[in-house]
Amino acid sequence: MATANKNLSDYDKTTIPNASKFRFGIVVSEWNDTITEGLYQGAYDALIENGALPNNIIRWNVPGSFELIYGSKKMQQQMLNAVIAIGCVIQGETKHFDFVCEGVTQGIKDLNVLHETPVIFCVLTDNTMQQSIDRSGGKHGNKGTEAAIAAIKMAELRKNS
Ligand SMILES: Nc1c(NC[C@H](O)[C@H](O)[C@H](O)CO)[nH]c(=O)[nH]c1=O
Ligand SMILES: CC(=O)[C@@H](O)COP(=O)(O)O
Repeated sequence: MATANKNLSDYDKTTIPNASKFRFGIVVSEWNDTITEGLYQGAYDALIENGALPNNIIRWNVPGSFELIYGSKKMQQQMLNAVIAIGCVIQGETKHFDFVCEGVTQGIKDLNVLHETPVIFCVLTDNTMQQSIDRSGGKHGNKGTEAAIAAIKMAELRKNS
């Protein structure tokens, strides 16, 4: 259980570039919104903590994680330095979980191949709601924090490449 051995919110602030010069987009799925709101808050707080300006963070909502693909694609037109795609997919009774998870994973991967603005994968794919609670500000930290740090690092890499 990799996450169990590493708190998702832990990072060395001295190693993070200053984010004041970057513009960020955050696309948030409305499915399991009690979880995705926690992920969003973790991401937003981490961006601000590392120098991002509130006016340089734009948020769009989409119905579900599968729509993160389209929302993140449209964000490519917003002159951003990085995009964070936030969702929470929880196993139900059927195989739908498998198809949503695979679809959003491949779709976001494709956006990173086809476009210039990096899209960070902040999608929980959990067996239970408790696992999602634990990873959105609970005992394992907040994957939104982890995603924000990744977004800052990738924005810096893109600037320097
Ligand atoms: N079951 C979950 C979904 N399902 C909805 C899909 O993401 C999509 O919105 C629908 O198939 C219409 O295209 N979405 C989640 O984000 N989380 C779930 O647990
Ligand atoms: C991930 C899903 O779409 C899933 O939560 C839907 O639940 P079910 O498989 O019981 O229809």
